Amino acid sequence: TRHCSSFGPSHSIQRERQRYQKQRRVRVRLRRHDDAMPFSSSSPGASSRVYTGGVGGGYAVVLDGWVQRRSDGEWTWEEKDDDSPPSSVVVVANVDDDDDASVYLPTARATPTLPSGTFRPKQSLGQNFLRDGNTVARIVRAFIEGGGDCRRRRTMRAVELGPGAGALTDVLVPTLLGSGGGRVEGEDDDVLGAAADDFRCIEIDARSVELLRGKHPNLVVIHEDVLRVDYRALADDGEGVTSGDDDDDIAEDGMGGDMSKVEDIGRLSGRCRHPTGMTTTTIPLSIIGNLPYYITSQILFALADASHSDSVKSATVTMQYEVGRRLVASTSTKDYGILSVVFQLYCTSVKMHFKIPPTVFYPQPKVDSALMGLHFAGSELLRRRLGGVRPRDLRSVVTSAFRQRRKTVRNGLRRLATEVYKGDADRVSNFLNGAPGPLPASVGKLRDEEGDNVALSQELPSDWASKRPEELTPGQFVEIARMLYGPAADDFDEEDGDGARVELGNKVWRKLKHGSN
Ligand SMILES: C[S@@+](CC[C@H](N)C(=O)[O-])C[C@H]1O[C@@H](n2cnc3c(N)ncnc32)[C@H](O)[C@@H]1O
Repeated sequence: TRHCSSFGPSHSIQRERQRYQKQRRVRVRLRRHDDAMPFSSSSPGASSRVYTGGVGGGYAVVLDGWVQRRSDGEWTWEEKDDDSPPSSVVVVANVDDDDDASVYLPTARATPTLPSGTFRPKQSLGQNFLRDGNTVARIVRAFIEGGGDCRRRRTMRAVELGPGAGALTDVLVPTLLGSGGGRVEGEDDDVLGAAADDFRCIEIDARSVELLRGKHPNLVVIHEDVLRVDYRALADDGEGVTSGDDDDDIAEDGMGGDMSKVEDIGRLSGRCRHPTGMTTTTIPLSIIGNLPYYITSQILFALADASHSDSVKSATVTMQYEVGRRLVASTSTKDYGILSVVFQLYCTSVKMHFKIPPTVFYPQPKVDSALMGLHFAGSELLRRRLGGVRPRDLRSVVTSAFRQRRKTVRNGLRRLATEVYKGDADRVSNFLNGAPGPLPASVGKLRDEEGDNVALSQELPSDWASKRPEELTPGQFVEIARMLYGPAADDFDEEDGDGARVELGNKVWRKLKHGSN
């Protein structure tokens, strides 16, 4: 037991005690799990003791925190190195100054509240709710470990896509926003740290929105189609709603009619504003979600586009197992396709955390699922990998090649080349039979000096056009696009060859339709 030293000298115990006393306090019975996996990605070997316990069907979350002794009512700061679990704990999951991420480890085993008593799941909205607390805990843990970067929560902005009845949200709220569920106006942004707008949810189903706003009054729940969300605006602390030029992308069900949508967007602008009116800066988003599977790839492509403006840095999301396999597929496998090329090029890491069986959902889907972790490369590295090639040109090459994946690349690209060269047969033939040029300076540097995994396999073999598309690496597709289109003439900086000024575009990959990937 240690007394408040982690808060530094400027905070008196008294002041902190009052603050916690003002908050909603939850007493829980705790069970110690010696077998539980400590969270320690940044500090390997760090040990942590994990306790779990249920709170009225919800979750007991993190166990370091202020504990009121029964004997004299005195408050003490309990830390994980205390061998015996306290018999009751005030759950305070939100201790900002502690550098040990294990503080934020959610270990819930309780069953999430299902909407069965409240509303019927809609198949048309891909509503398969998580019903297993253990899976919820594993997902949130992977998010915090991999994408959340919770130790720097003041510079973290988490967004949950499709929160539904709140299986993940109910754990994320106390973990990210604190036991009070968010910021209290007028409080300093110091010890309790995270402001309420550090965690937002986007949900299309009005019934879920109402449920979640009721459960978590300080959480920003955006009633919107996830395919209309402007991630850049969210990262900039704006409203996060597109101007409506994407109407063909809007899911048809769930908005409850035009008027309610307009109303909700109106309300949203108020809700999204920072509670204190403070000016905020751009903070790349950490995305979490048990995705609606009918639009998984559109969501993923929209995230890739958002990484052009550095608006999204990571995504920890569930999806059909088959789609997850395509994201991580190696060349020359049947799963390798557009998704593999795009995300292996756009990310520094794409990982399948674990497979998820249908039984942990209600209702049960017909397919297996997987939790995937994506870390986006960001615009600077992406530009260097592209070395002057525009993403929209790459998209044309990749989609044309994979549209006819049994054909050779030469045959798959003939029509596109004819279009690009406006029917000039000589140029088409030169391209399709041409020898690849040298790698641009930016890619060569990435390969030789930095060992970048994309650049390492970017060089095209001389017989590239006789290959099948699944035999070519993401970097090799970039090189084919360069051969076909050349580097973007207007904005490619020949001098340093790093393509630093190439316009990456706003809506490039999200234009791909279902089934084309
Ligand atoms: C698979 S459920 C996940 C629910 C909840 N997170 C859970 O794990 O139990 C997908 C959620 O996404 C929501 N959803 C479906 N389509 C959406 C869209 N276009 N925009 C926003 N949310 C959507 C559904 O209403 C549903 O709540």
